[in-house]
Amino acid sequence: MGVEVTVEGLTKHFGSQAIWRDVSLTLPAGEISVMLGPSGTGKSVFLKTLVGLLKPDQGSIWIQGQDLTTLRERQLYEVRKLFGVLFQDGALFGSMNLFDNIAFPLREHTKKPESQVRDIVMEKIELVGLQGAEGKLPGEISGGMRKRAGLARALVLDPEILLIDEPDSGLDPVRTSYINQLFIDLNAQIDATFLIVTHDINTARTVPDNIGLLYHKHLAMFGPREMLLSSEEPVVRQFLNAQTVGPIGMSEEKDATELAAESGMELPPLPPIALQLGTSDGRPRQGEKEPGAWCRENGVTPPPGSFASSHAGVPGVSRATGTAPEPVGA
Ligand SMILES: Nc1ncnc2c1ncn2[C@@H]1O[C@H](COP(=O)(O)OP(=O)(O)OP(=O)(O)O)[C@@H](O)[C@H]1O
Repeated sequence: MGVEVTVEGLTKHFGSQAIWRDVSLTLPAGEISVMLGPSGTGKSVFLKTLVGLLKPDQGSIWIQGQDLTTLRERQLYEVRKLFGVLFQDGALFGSMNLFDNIAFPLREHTKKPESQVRDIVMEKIELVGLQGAEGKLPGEISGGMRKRAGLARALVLDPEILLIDEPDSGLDPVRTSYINQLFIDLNAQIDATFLIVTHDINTARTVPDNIGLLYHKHLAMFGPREMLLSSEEPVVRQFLNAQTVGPIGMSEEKDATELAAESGMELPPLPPIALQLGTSDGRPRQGEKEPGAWCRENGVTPPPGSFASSHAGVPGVSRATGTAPEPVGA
């Protein structure tokens, strides 16, 4: 379950402003991928392009043998049914209660009888932990609950691909951890392909199977979580470790003088790679890999202390794994 999405040579401009050029990547079926990047690098534009809301200037988006960028509106409408999208603010209708908000796509896009709509809506409400809140208006609940309601709505048509734009925006760290856990549990349950756009480094370090980084109008890197977390590539290293030393400046790329001033500066060592967040009931996920597997298969020595159980308390450490694997590279 879940479908693969392959992007080839995707380029997008708004007028003369280039957003990104030549983006190529594959979102593996059923896996969770995260897209990172400084503000304004076009992460939201990327999500909207994937779902066909924006047209790229060049390139292809392959899903189930069809290139989305060449489809007519009618065919695109059909392919769009594969997607569920959770927009940044939940995009709920303020005058509708949560039940009606969540039921909206079912009533719009299907001819299901109300009894069936009710069953599906209540099932999704339970899935996101909002039982009892279905009669409330969006303005009467917290930001975290609104995100959950938006997620339930994104799920009612049983998507194969779930696109999630900054789920942590406006949430405190504890609520962010809860919603991250929900994504992991949900991924295990529905096996859809997830793409999450986030600024939250802890989310990026502990939730996904794959990480991508958009920077300076291109895709700097995309690959398995362990590949990016062990990478010495300056942009990737700077971004994933939230450092000021590196090529990324306050508003754009640093210039030659700024970079020269940093030459010889010693960077702190790469932090250990934490265990990936596990499901809360211990059930395995389709995209789950053994901790350290990518590093071993690729002859990469992970930072000392990686995948160690002594990182209990580090957000994202699996609660379900029970016994942690032997630390690698310690
Ligand atoms: N419909 C549009 N028309 C013209 N320009 C747009 C449009 N949508 C986005 N842009 C521009 O594209 C650029 C990228 O915007 P986008 O919202 O995708 O960035 P982002 O990486 O998601 O940023 P943030 O992390 O701050 O949310 C911005 O300069 C934005 O102004």
